[in-house]
Amino acid sequence: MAAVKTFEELFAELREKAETRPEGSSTVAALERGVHFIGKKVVEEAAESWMAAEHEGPERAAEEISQLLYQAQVLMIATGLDLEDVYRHL
Ligand SMILES: N=c1c2ncn([C@@H]3O[C@H](COP(=O)(O)OP(=O)(O)OP(=O)(O)O)[C@@H](O)[C@H]3O)c2ncn1[C@@H]1O[C@H](COP(=O)(O)O)[C@@H](O)[C@H]1O
Repeated sequence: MAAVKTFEELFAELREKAETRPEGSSTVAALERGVHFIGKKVVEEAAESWMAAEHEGPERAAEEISQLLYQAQVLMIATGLDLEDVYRHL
């Protein structure tokens, strides 16, 4: 099975992008647009996850949920939150 990226690994990668600001990073572009833009992406991916789960099957749902998790992480970084700040509420 191909190597998979975990939630924690993705967060570490995104935080590094936020610090180093490499050219061509879609994460950096989203951070530059700000919380309002990122918040809308979270809502969009949440809706697409719901629709995929209800109408398009598990494979498509997995794809959309992965994007929802990504956008949630970008929102956390834009808000200055660490994983522990969120985990504390689980
Ligand atoms: N997992 C993701 C990821 N998921 C979604 N996205 C971005 O989120 C945006 C989604 O916006 P859109 O809604 O326009 O996407 P879409 O094409 O309409 O897709 P659908 O939702 O309609 O299926 C796109 O710009 C995607 O590139 C992601 N961008 C980056 N990552 C990972 O984040 C890491 C850093 O990426 P960069 O910052 O681009 O270097 C890498 O590991 C990437 O694989």
